[in-house]
Amino acid sequence: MKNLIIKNAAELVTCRGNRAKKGREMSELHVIPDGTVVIEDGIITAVGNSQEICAYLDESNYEVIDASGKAVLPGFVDSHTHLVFGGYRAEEFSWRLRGDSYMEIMQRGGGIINTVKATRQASKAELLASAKKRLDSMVSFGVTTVEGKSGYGLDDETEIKQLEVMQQLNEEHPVDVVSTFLGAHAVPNEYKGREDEFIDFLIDKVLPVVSERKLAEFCDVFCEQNVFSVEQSRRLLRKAQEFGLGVKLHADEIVQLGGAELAAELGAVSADHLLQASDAGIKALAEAGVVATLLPGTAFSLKAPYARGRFMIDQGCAVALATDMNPGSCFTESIPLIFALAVLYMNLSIEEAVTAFTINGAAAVGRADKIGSLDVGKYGDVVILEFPSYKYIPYHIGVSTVEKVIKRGVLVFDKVKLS
Ligand SMILES: O=C(O)CC1=NCN=C1
Ligand SMILES: [Zn+2]
Repeated sequence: MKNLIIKNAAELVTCRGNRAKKGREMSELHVIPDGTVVIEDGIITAVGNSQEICAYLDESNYEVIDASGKAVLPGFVDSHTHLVFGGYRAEEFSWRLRGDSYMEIMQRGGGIINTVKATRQASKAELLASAKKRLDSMVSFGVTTVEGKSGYGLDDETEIKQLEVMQQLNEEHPVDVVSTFLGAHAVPNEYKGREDEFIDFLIDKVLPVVSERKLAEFCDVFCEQNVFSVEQSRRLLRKAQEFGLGVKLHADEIVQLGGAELAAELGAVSADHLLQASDAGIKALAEAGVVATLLPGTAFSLKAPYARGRFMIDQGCAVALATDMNPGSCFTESIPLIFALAVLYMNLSIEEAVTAFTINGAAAVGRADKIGSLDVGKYGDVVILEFPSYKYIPYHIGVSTVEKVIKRGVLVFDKVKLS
């Protein structure tokens, strides 16, 4: 089904635009009442009022979905996930419930290193199968593009294995996966106390292969106290830029290290987490046009303070939202949960949260020209809700309001058919 008409939408939420929206622009969704979107060969060819569009179209050449009484939006972009991993850390979750902190668990050899052990042991087939199941779940929440990170290998073989699995997902699963190299996710046991040498290893041995084989579009780093310093992060990311990769940072998640300032200095595509970001860092992100990708699910799961989303938008930042889906600090792919947390605890408006999960999420993966809005020329990535307004997404707390998902003009999820 490549030629498709989705017509009579109660609200056609276009999120019109081909770049990140910042500050006040984030509230502008450009909603068309009684709207229709036309998709041909997977690309949007018309968007507008139903009467005007359907007057000239011969519907017999198309599949037709009547979206009467339903809201229609661009497919959601989950721009920060740790999609490919082996093993789980449910035990650690119960340790955190009794009071152990995320960093305490990490420092005693658990955390990311725990997942590294399981991922190094897992076969590519096992990693592929588990990641496909997670992508299927993400689609049911309306996600049509996912950013996935490596970072559970911390050696050349397994980092490459994770990135190869994401390449294979792109070939075998309808969701588009944008790959990020996160070799600097933690210091592996074999380099304990020798962090600078580990950064050297990544620069000399892994980055060249990732770049040569085009295994990733971005390079990311866990810029955090007791993980990688601002200077170590700068050294790695500058080298990644020389290799032609875009850069992202896990910045100011646990302590205010200055990751936001570094992201602005480097012209990163996004700075992520920002729970502890300083006023100066936030202002620097706004001025540099770096997308502030907020992950309230992680704050919720770690019982940590939420990032200052309202302040960031008022300072002129472009804010994106994402799940941070990973086996340790935030094991969820629930878009509605993140939506609800953003509007209830970070004081975003519902309109700003929609922008943050569409066009700004697209900008955070460098694809605001292809996805993230219902504009002519963009991919036909569309979400149809069961309800007449986008306002139901956070209102129906934690429950998916998604009825149908279309990826490049193809129906890839249908709650009605499943019932
Ligand atoms: O704990 C994990 O596996 C993911 C994570 N990286 C940095 N913060 C959370
Ligand atoms: Zn993360």
